[in-house]
Amino acid sequence: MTLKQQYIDGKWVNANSGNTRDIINPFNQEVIATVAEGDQTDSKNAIAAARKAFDQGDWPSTPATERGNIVRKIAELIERDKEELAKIESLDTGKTIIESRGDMDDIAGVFRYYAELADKDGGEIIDSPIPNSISRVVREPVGVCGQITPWNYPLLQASWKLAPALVTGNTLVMKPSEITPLTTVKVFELIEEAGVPAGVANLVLGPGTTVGSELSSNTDVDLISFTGGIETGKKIMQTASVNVKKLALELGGKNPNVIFADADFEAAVDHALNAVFFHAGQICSAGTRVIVEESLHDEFVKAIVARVEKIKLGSGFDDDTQMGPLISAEHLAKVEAYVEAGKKEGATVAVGGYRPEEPELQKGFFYMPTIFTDCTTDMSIVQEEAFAPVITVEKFRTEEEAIKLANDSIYGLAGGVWTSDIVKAERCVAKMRMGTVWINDFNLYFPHAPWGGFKQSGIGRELGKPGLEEYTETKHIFHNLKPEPINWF
Ligand SMILES: NC(=O)c1ccc[n+]([C@@H]2O[C@H](COP(=O)([O-])OP(=O)(O)OC[C@H]3O[C@@H](n4cnc5c(N)ncnc54)[C@H](O)[C@@H]3O)[C@@H](O)[C@H]2O)c1
Ligand SMILES: C[N+](C)(C)CC=O
Repeated sequence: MTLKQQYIDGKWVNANSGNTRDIINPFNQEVIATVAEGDQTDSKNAIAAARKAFDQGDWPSTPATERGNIVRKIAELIERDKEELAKIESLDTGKTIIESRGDMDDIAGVFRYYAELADKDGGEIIDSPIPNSISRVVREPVGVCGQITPWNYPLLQASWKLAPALVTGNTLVMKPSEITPLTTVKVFELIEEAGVPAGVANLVLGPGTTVGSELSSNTDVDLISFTGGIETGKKIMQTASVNVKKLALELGGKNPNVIFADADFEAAVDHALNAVFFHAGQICSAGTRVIVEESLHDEFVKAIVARVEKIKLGSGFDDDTQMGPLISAEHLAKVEAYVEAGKKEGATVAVGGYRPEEPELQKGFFYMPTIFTDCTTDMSIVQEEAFAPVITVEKFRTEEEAIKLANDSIYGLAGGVWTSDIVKAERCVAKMRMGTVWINDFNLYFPHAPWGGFKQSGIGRELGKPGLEEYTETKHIFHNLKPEPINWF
């Protein structure tokens, strides 16, 4: 097995320390790759390379059309290597190969979308109030960007950062999650092949506490874009303040899925499951808080329980597998503790609530899809992000109560509302405090629409035009065409 290396200043390099890390398949705990395990010194080297490429290199002043062409080439290479990338992503995360193929299509789409936007903003002329002057606004790259990504959608979350940073002329250092770095390593091979100049895009591998914290604390980094947990986000926010870095945080969610009695029953039932059980519930926007109108509650619960009982667990590479394992033994232990807390708090386990017993699943980090009923907002299982295949069901009687329950969270990432009454739907979404709200749908995202959180789910937006603007500084240029002395002093 060849060692997967870091990519710094256009060269593939081992960790300074020579340390390595084994990457484990969560389905069977087999080692699928060994990667360089960097530390602060590797991070510093990568930051220095990115700084030099920004301050002395051509990338920031390369015509945007040309940068767009290179980013489009990356999209083409991802499409060429889609099957290999999808396979690596499934081996590394445990998600089904069908999900990984879908991710790769989305990822290529993100690079294509930003390649097309690259040369569409030529700035703006302001109608200057000062005679004999020109006032204009241009957007410039921010500088050196530190980019830190999580393990659940490793390459998808990386693409949301890489593509906009590159087309806008920034240089960057990316640090993927230490447990799922493999597709990011592969994409850096494609970044090299596409012709991104040395030093512009750098990759460091290793833990957040060393490699990652160097990115947030180093004063040569101008912007930090982080996707991950809320507690890590808070730490990054603190360390990033050292030089008032620009900050983009995509944090967790505890997302409500509100079902009114007049909803399309079959579609609402089906999407309540889609909203949670893809990737074993390890999705920031999973609709884990199902909030159902009382008159529909029993029928709805019966229908979702019946469907959940049939969910097939297994290898992500088997055609009939619907749900793979959790990411790690540590995460599985957290999920078990979360479910036990729910039981103690008085919620009822309607289905699941234990590890599967099939012999063929014993080497993997599997947990049964679980539904809790009799839930109330004061319970920890309703308030805490579990990142697990677990739904909590709450009841409501009035529209006002439904909205109150939906908003009763420190998070504000996403939410859904199901009803056939379009006026009611619009009334509800106007009051729901989340960055994305779906009406009669759940968990949809695409490159054209911004993504991000209200409240403690984050700061800033990825995707869409706002996702591009995060990587630019706005400069106002005032040109006096007839300078004259003022003679004040
Ligand atoms: N809002 C979104 O779009 C979105 C998308 C995906 C995941 N998430 C969130 O990500 C979380 C799960 O991911 P995770 O467990 O990998 O999160 P995490 O916070 O543990 O780790 C995320 C990344 O931060 C790094 N890191 C850890 N400590 C650090 C530090 N002190 N300084 C700098 N970097 C550090 C990790 O190595 C990893 O690369 C969930 O909360 C989920 O909701 C959010
Ligand atoms: C943002 N999303 C939905 C792709 C992954 C969240 O974990």
